[in-house]
Amino acid sequence: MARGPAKRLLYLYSCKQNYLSGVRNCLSTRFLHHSQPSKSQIYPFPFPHVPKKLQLPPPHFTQLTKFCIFLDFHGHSLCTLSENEKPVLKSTESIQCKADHEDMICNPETETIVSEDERLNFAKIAERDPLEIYKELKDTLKAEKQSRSDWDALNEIFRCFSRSGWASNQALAVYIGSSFFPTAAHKFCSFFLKRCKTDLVKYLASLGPGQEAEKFLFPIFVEFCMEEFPDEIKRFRKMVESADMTKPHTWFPFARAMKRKIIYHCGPTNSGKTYNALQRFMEAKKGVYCSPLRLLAMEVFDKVNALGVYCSLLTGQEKKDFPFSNHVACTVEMVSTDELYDVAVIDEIQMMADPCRGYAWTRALLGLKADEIHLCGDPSVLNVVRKICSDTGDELVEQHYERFKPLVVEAKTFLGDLKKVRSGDCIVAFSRREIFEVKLAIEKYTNHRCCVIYGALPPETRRQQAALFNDQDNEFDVLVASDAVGMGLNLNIRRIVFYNLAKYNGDKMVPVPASQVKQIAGRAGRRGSRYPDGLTTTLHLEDLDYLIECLKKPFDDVKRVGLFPFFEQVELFAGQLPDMKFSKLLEKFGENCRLDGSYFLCQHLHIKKIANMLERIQGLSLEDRFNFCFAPVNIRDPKAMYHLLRFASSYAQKLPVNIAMGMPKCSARNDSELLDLETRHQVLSMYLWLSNHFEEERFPYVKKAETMATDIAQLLAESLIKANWKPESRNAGKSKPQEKEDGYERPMSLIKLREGKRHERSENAEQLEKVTA
Ligand SMILES: Nc1ncnc2c1ncn2[C@@H]1O[C@H](COP(=O)(O)OP(=O)(O)OP(=O)(O)O)[C@@H](O)[C@H]1O
Ligand SMILES: [Mg+2]
Repeated sequence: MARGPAKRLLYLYSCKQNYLSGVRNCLSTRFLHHSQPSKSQIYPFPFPHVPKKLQLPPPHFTQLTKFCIFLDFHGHSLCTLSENEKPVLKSTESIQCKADHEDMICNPETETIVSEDERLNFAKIAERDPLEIYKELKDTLKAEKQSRSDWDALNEIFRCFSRSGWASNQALAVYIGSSFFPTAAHKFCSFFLKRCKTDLVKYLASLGPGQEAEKFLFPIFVEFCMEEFPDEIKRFRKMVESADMTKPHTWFPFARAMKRKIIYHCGPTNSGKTYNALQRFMEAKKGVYCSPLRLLAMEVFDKVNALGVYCSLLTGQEKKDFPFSNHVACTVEMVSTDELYDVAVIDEIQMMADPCRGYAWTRALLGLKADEIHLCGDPSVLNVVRKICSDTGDELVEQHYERFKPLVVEAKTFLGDLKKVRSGDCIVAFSRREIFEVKLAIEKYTNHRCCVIYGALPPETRRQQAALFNDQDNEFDVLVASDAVGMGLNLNIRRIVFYNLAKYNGDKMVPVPASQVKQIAGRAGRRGSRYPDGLTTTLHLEDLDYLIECLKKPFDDVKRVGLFPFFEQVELFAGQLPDMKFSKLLEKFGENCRLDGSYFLCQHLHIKKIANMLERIQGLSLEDRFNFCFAPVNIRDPKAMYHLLRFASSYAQKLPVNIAMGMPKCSARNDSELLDLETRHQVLSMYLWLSNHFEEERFPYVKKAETMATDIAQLLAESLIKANWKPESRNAGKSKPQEKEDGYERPMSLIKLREGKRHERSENAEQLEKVTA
């Protein structure tokens, strides 16, 4: 350990307080190690036990009730010493020790100051082989007597060591788990204290609590653990190895054995990425298209079949096998990594970075056995894809795209007035409640009729609404939608109007991320549509700046993409922790898995919540539990959760799983009936999903479920056409928009609140601002 000469020394007036020596050692060590300490090196000092308010700022003397510390913060030292000099107080007037404390103050002359000999000795100790120190400790029968202050310092050092995040983290590298680390550290402490020699103690005391002492102790600790806890280490090692996710490209040996060519169609929305990839897909002898949504898979399935290329459809819920087809359109989660393809398309590849679903895209990219893989997406994951391709050895070709026509921002906005809505507008709101409020207001105060698209609607209903909106020959000329329109759908939208630019993230309202704003705004003015020139604006003037900011913002450069273990990995991991409950097992896996810098473990809160609910069901295998956890269910909908529990119980009891749900007779007459239809459809969808993921014979009512689902989708479509009721408020606490006599007003812009500093825009700023999305 390099040491500078002790030109300046901290002089410390101390008392016999237990913690004082620790404090002193911290200070003196830092000071001794730097001949000319800079302010940042010595301030703030770590006074772990001294109340903050008593830690006076420099350059004052700090007088505490129990002891006095005299510090030199600015180079104007209280005691300036050259090497080997003894400390001499320059000024004593400032020492305001109260009489009642004087008896506790040591004579400075007797205080230990590190001598040159001692420092040389310390340097030797610092260089010693940890194994040798460990052996010496082991062979020592009794600790040597130490001074009170050194003893206290040592205790403090070990207290810090056993709580050290650094040490606990380092210990993982030698397979000492974080839950076992405190126990191991505690045992190491007793071992050390019972055997330590004075020179070692003095050296540690000179380092004081903190990382230096930890770095010195750690290798000795490792030697101790290797000998004392071989079984724990072995067990933990096996567990960690079974949760090793550091080389995901090695998981797919067959794909690695292939010479794959990856073509990255990289560009903004509406630039022809998917179109070009699909051309290659259709030309291929055998192809697969991986979609981010069921809806888009259905769209490609229809489009490709209409063009004369036989194509099947595979989603979690449906399998439509087209006879003699060599092409398949599927959702990305369903793609097979066993099948061989000539061409594969992975659409919306930037979803690799999605915190929950990202793993499905990563798996497809790593595992697909295709000679040619076309990735379509924005540039945010381009760098990660480059890195992955260099790991896999695949050839990467980049094709960059520009938007067909720039997106134009209308600077005048709606100025809060929904009556400004025009044919071909799509109003985007981020909650179901707002969607219905907007629809209600537009239909009440204008002659326009609205179609709606939001996530809770079945894909069939969303498609039906999209078709209704795209079709010229009806009165439905306005679309009100959630961010569910953001991906891939080709709609005849002239203008995207953001009702607001904040959404609920499950906890609080947050601004909509720029990437999502771009994606949604990009729905306006698609090539080949009735409105090839896209416009976008906001309802409120206050949101406009944020919209422009988002559209101008360059794409993020994503550093890490999602991963999730396969069942086989979880099973292997479970082997190390027998009898552990499944939800706990997942938690443990998350704690112990190792990832390299290009990956993160996808969030599994949703999975854990289902795992918890299913915990009390007996008779489910680990694999059953794992599969049930991926069932598509809205975990915030108690009715849907109840049905999932019921399905799992019947399955566990080896009974045929019943739908046990009635069919409504007519379309919804109010919002609660509409909500009920949505939930029923989701339950049926879940039944169909389960039937495709478990033995089919255990789910004998698939046909019935399909019929019911189609009928409910139809009822939902009918309900939406006549829906003119106020939405049910699921969140009583949320502020509601107020209606004015002559119109409709939305609540205050959240973006405005967030960006209070933004300057006011003049109302007559009517010039159009061109921004390329
Ligand atoms: N070369 C082309 N000839 C005819 N139509 C095209 C061509 N390229 C693209 N299009 C049409 O332009 C529209 C937008 O193209 P596409 O869906 O491929 O864009 P994208 O870049 O994938 O957009 P997004 O990011 O929104 O998915 C589609 O309707 C598509 O059919
Ligand atoms: Mg696309």
